[in-house]
Amino acid sequence: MAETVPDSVADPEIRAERAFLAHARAALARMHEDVVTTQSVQDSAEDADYTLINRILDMDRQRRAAALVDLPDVPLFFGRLEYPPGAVYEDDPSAGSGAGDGTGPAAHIRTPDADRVYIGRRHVHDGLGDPLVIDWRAPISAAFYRAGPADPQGVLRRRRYGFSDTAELTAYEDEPLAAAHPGPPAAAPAGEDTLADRLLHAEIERPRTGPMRDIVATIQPEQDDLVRAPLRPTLCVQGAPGTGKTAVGLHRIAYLLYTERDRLRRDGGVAIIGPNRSFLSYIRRVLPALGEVGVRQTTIDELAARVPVRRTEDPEAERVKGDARMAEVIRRDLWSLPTPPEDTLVVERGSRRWRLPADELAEVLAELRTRDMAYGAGPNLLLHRIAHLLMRRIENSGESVDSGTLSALRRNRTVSAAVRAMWPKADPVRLVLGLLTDPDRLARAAEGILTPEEQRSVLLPGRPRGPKSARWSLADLALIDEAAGLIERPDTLGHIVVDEAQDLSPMQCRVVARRCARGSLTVLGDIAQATSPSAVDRWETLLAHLGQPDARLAVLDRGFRVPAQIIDFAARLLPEIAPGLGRPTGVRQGAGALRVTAARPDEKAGALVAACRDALAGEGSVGVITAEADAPALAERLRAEGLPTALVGETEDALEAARLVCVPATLAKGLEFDAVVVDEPARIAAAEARGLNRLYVVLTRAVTRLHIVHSRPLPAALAAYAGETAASAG
Ligand SMILES: Nc1ncnc2c1ncn2[C@@H]1O[C@H](COP(=O)(O)OP(=O)(O)OP(=O)(O)O)[C@@H](O)[C@H]1O
Repeated sequence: MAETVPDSVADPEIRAERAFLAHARAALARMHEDVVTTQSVQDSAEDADYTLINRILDMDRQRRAAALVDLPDVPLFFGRLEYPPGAVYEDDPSAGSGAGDGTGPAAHIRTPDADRVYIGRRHVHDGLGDPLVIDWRAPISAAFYRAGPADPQGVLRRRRYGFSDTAELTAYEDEPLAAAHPGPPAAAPAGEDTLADRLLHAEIERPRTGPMRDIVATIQPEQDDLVRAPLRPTLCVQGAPGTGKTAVGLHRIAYLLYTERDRLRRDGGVAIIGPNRSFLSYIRRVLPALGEVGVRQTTIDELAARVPVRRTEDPEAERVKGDARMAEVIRRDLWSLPTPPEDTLVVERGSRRWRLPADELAEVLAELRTRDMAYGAGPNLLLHRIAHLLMRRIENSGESVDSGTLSALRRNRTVSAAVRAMWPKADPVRLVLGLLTDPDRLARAAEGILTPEEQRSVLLPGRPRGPKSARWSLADLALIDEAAGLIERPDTLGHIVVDEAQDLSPMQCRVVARRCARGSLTVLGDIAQATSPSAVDRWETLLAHLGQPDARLAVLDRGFRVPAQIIDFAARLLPEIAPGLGRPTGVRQGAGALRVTAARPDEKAGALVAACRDALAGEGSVGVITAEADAPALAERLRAEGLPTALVGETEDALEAARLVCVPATLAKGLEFDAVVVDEPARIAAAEARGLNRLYVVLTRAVTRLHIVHSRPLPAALAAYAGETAASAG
């Protein structure tokens, strides 16, 4: 039966576990010391090769040293599995670092009753190389997350540990899994949580003070299945708010780097793409806490940034510019540049002239155009082909040629000029500028693809004279990236995790796809949270644009972040915003988590300030979320009321700058706060075409309490609920 031990040093079992934890910490410190003090190949070598080798070794050493830093407030292990004796360790138990006397760490993990495997954030071994703590990503650790009485996976017993805030081991609970330990299966008595549940709930409810934390001690079986899914095929996770998609994506990166590090490094590394900088700042500490420091964290806009963004796109233009048809318009425009010559090419060499007729040159050009190659590779190939044809002419005429003839012809100015005229150089920014400022040119490229209205909608405002004076939008970046990708293939990555992927336009999907030519993707998102005008409404469509039609599609629907009462409230919007999606469930109840305050218009500001004060009286972070246009004024108002308030989007570290954070609804995606105050849902819903989707995002950011303050009527689906609640309360 499940057994919980209170926090007590009198308990010999806790004393033994604490002693083992101390051994493991000492061993980790030694491992760190060993890495730091390792000599480079040859310190004083001046030889460039040695310098390079030393530099590479140094970088690797720094990475390994960073991965071995002991974080004082993070427990070194969080669980233990017991297997039958001899199932894990083959050697004689007395031969380990217990020095044969049956004491010490080795004796603790190889007992006469069981082989014990401690599971932690990283691998720790003793001075003899015997493992003390096994990395949570190792194959043997999977059973910690997945084994159960119905499928013990060879495990006799699972132990979970409770720790204090200062990472002191204070409790444990054993869960018998296989028959070797007599007793009924480890189900908690009805209505009672197991330690596993309590640890999970405590972990989720631990007040937030800064960026997101890892969840490695409490990954749930359905999440573990996704974390440990193989690199291929591409994995796509549809998950309701707070089901752990972001957490899964980050832990999956750490897992893939553990299992496929060399391959991923060879293929260009790993990147995670998030919706904006505030979000990246929020998740930035998770991977380093898991020992992974070399992962690129970026946004689509940064990936595609070739010009500064100076304009917000009109929604209709954003929709058209995000549409995959734009790829064909750009392709046509680019490939309209190569032009067959009108005249014979005449090249002088010494006293003689050599001719290539226009039709022969046109044939060469036509043949090259049929090849699957980047546009930018064309001039060189064309130059080579023309030089070759000329050389054959010279040869056939009986003149002697040698190895220098071909290179001389390739350098010949007349030949180069002909190549430039036939295959003009293309610059992605100038190409898109030309296309979006010249209606006739656009009409030629878009004929039969975009309607005349659509063509008008995508033209750039004003009359920019050059790339620098143009006022580019985010949607333009994807067009420029498309052109750039046609001209020269970009560097690719081994694996890309895309979070909040539901918001990608088809053209933005292509930005990702062309950087993942040989690699694979992890695609995370929630169709119900799609707010961009050019978002698609089915994963199958999005995956096709990402070039991953065969991806595995998985669903997460157990909400960990948001109490059930709040999820049920927000889910009332689902039939309207995502009719095909199932309703999520909340794993935590949290009665009284939801409050709705209807205020008179002249009293609303005061009610909002009061709601914020009230929320601040509790522990942890408080987010007050409002329509984007209202955010700066609200932050000012709160500051004027004496409440230190940070404004998300104003500075990158806003989430850590104050306990009370004012969040424009447009930047709330992916974030969470212990308590959330929502200002005027109707204004958030009315601010954009997919305003109800935005509201759904906003309503699902709270971990413990959600307080809605409004003076305008709530959107219909929510008004009914608020009315019911008021009626039942009355
Ligand atoms: N297994 C778990 N153990 C502990 N905490 C968890 C677990 N799974 C999720 N959480 C917590 O729940 C919260 C929500 O997780 P996360 O942000 O990954 O969800 P999400 O699906 O990406 O949400 P959204 O769609 O709203 O962005 C986070 O605080 C996360 O740490």
